[in-house]
Amino acid sequence: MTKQDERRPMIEAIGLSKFYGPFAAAREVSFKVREGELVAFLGPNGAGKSTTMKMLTGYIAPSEGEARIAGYNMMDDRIEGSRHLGYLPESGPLYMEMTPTGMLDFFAEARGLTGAKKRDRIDAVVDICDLSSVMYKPIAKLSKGFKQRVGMSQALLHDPDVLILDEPTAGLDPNQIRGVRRTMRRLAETKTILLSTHILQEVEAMANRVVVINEGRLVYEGDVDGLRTIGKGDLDEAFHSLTGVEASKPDA
Ligand SMILES: Nc1ncnc2c1ncn2[C@@H]1O[C@H](COP(=O)(O)OP(=O)(O)OP(=O)(O)O)[C@@H](O)[C@H]1O
Repeated sequence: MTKQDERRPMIEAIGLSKFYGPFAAAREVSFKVREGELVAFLGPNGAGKSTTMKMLTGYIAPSEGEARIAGYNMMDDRIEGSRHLGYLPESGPLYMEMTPTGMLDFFAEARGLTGAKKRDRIDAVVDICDLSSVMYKPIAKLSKGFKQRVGMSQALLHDPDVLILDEPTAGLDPNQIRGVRRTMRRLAETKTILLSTHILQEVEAMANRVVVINEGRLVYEGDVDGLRTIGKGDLDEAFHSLTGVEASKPDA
């Protein structure tokens, strides 16, 4: 525990809020992900996971608070921070008419990679994401699982040490989920990862730590065992008691 606390924070949400008019999509959300951790970001639909992740990546500006990646403030030093960051948005920016080969080549050049360095990085992400069998098929024709892995490969091209993955297994069948999880486990060996999900088994299977958000507010941060204790041994129960109707309306 003490040892873990000494590791460098690579993802920091510091009092992050996002208001849309009077509605708070996120309210004073604070947590840290330290070097080498894989943290699951849990919450029901509409809890504010994507909003928080978009603020962490610098994709949207917080109304209040600060997001830091590898120590860089994502509003003031976004370019430096982005060098460390790979982001897989919920509905990834995939170019459906392109093939994975064409898309990776395009993004590698956009990132300033050329020659042998470009080839090496493309080979590396194709290997990590297991894409070799689909490299020449249009992305539109690929299964959802492969589409997710193509999205992931793009986020990995510049070899970032921090990954923010927004529901990478959403809508996949069990076999596809296995494939994406295998990829994430490989990545977790060398990278710091924040992964949003509402699949509780994902938390048990992968995460060192869990952050739970409900109605824009952080309601739990700690290890999986601590979460299970809240549910008297049952993660489903814990999730329900933290995020169910009773959790937000104590008088109901
Ligand atoms: N641009 C926007 N304008 C107004 N409201 C928004 C906007 N973006 C998000 N919201 C609202 O903020 C809340 C949080 O949305 P968000 O997408 O962050 O939730 P989420 O936890 O990622 O949910 P899901 O699991 O369904 O993706 C929702 O009520 C959503 O409708």
